[in-house]
Amino acid sequence: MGEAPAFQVDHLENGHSHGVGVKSETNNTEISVDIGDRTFVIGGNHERNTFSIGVRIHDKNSNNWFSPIVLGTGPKPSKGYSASVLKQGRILVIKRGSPCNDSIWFLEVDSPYVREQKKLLKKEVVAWSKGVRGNAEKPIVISGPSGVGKGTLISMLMKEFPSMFGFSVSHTTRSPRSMERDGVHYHFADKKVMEKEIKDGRFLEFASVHGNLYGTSIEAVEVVTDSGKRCILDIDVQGARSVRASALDAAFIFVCPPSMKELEDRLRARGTETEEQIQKRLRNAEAEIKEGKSSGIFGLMLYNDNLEECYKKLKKLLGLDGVSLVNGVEIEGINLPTEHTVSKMEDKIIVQETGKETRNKIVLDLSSLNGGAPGRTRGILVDTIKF
Ligand SMILES: Nc1nc2c(ncn2[C@@H]2O[C@H](COP(=O)(O)OP(=O)(O)O)[C@@H](O)[C@H]2O)c(=O)[nH]1
Ligand SMILES: Nc1ncnc2c1ncn2[C@@H]1O[C@H](COP(=O)(O)OP(=O)(O)O)[C@@H](O)[C@H]1O
Repeated sequence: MGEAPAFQVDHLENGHSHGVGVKSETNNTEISVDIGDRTFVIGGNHERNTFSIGVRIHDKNSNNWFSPIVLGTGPKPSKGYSASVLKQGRILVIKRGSPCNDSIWFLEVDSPYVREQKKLLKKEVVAWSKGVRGNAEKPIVISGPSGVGKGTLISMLMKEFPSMFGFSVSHTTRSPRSMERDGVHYHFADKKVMEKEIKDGRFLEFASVHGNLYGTSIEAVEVVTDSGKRCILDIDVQGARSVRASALDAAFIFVCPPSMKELEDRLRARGTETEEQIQKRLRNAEAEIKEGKSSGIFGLMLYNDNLEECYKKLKKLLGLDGVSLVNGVEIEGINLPTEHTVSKMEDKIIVQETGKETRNKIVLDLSSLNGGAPGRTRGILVDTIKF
């Protein structure tokens, strides 16, 4: 691996950097980042906001210092920082010694959002966003043939992370199964009423599946998002296609069975359908699997052979691996070490612990970042390399 050390920053514990006179007191560490003819000094206290660290800019041409307008909620002061300049006018700022869910921040200095705000405010502007592992806030669309285990996987996720996920309760014209409750598993609807509501524009998507009408009402998704939870939609491939074309930015997961024989066995063992319904579901399954694999709708694929293994992979896809619950509080499994060096290799940031025997490396994969200031920057994938 051709690792290019890319330290573009200087720790200012000694109070100077490139001749720029910046004082830094103990426990009030600052870090400077050079971009073009400007130096951004990040850290210390914010002039007007004691809860967020400060940002100052030094213009090398005029030798002037100025304080920009800082938008968004920034990180609270920490023991120290590491930083690296990224593409799209962003600086990655790592808080040293903080848990992973609070350690990764982005300071946007020349992103489209910041440029727009500069024009509006006619002032120098920078903006913070907090880095979020995985695609934490996006709704999740799960599709796959009948009997593959979608419902089972979703139940496992909701049971383990009850405060994190909420299920989008669809409408359907099919009859309830003995264990199903109206308003919990589905809103069991009359066909004429549902068709009228679809006409009235109350549905995000709908489709005819196995001879019945199914649909996701806009309200079903809003109920979940309003409660601050991440929404899970269990819908068929046609529905996924409609969601993909809609304004809803979602993660799309397709679940495949290990074989058609196993799918048939699971459907029979579930014992919720008549023989005729099973046959219809199996006929539809072949086309669904083909479309799921080839349509380009689904960026994420899961094979549900061994249930526990598949569930683990699902959690990994959602950036939940290593998250364990202690008294209901989510604890991230990977903490960035207090003492570390940072290097950059294309879209990957490598954080290596220093001063210890252990040579663990943590890799932050930033290749699929999305979102940004003044909210959250999502899509960070975190992995560890032991050697
Ligand atoms: N398009 C769409 N499909 C849905 C919706 N709700 C459920 N489905 C899909 O309808 C199909 C049949 O669901 P269901 O009758 O619960 O049977 P099961 O998949 O065998 O458990 C599955 O593929 C579901 O993903 C919805 O709101 N919209
Ligand atoms: N990996 C697996 N191995 C064996 N049985 C499974 C597995 N995943 C799910 N099942 C079982 O298969 C049946 C169908 O699963 P279900 O979650 O209802 O599928 P879906 O919601 O995709 O229609 C259920 O009885 C479930 O317990």
